[in-house]
Amino acid sequence: MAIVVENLSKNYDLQRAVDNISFEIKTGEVVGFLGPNGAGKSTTMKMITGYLAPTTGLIRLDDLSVEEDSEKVKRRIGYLPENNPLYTDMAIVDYLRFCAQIQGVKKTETTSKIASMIDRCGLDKEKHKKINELSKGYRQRVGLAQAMIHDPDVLILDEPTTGLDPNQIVEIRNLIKELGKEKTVILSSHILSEVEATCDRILIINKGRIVADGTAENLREQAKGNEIVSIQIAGKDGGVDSEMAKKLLTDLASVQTVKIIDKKENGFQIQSKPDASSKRAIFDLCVENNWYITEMTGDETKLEDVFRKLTN
Ligand SMILES: Nc1ncnc2c1ncn2[C@@H]1O[C@H](COP(=O)(O)OP(=O)(O)OP(=O)(O)O)[C@@H](O)[C@H]1O
Repeated sequence: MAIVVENLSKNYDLQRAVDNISFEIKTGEVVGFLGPNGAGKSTTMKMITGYLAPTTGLIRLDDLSVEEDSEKVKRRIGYLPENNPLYTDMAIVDYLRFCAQIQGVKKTETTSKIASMIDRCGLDKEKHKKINELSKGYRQRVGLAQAMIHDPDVLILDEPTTGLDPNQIVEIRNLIKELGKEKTVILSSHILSEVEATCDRILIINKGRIVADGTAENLREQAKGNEIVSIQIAGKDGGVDSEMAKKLLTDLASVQTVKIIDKKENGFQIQSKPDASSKRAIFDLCVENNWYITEMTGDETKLEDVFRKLTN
């Protein structure tokens, strides 16, 4: 099921939490909303689920309008809200039965649906426990199970791994990836590695606006600046005059700037001109001057840098 969002905004009194955003998500895509605290991720998700009315804008799931066909839309969406609210005094099976009832699952199918969710979400070992006897990771699995009990086409997961330990995070991620094979999934997070590991595509949201949209690779590529190379050199018969080396490096045709980063060890950071690479010219220069390159590293654009640049 595809999702289309057009010119969506949400105001809370005077504050604009979501500011005229538009995007499309194709059937079967796993998309991550990434953004700092207060960016508008949860508000956008609540509007897609129909839980919150937009101030302006339209949301469609295939040919259904979230506003006009809200009952039909709710049957097709599974939602794991932030903080995963659960009835903690209930046993897992009873809670899932209750959720199935609310979601209109046929009585004759409820028992098999619960069994399938318990299996799918790895709850078998714990299924006789009350929710308040479960660890956080298992509670999160119950949250996912309730979101899927009516077999929705779309899953909306608001910060699904918050508060989990690293092992639980990997388990929930794998589960989401499995689910993503057959459903359209939107998940939110403010953790980069999280969306990178789970999602086909990332929407970076900041101050209620979409500031970037693409695969992790696309985003890195878009943010890529000029080539930056760090080197360390040593002279054949002793030291190197670092000021002279800096001048010779700066004179190379492809080089824009050279910084001495370690005078004692002859460390330099060399930035090339746009679209140019200086690695070969640096190598040739060192050979000409009888210098050994003892270290050469390229500085890769990290997704963290992209995120910081776009949301700072
Ligand atoms: N019910 C509300 N009433 C008033 N303001 C709200 C309400 N809910 C959210 N906001 C405000 O709207 C903005 C966006 O909040 P939202 O919860 O959508 O952000 P978020 O990206 O999900 O943040 P987080 O990662 O911290 O959960 C914030 O400034 C928040 O304070």
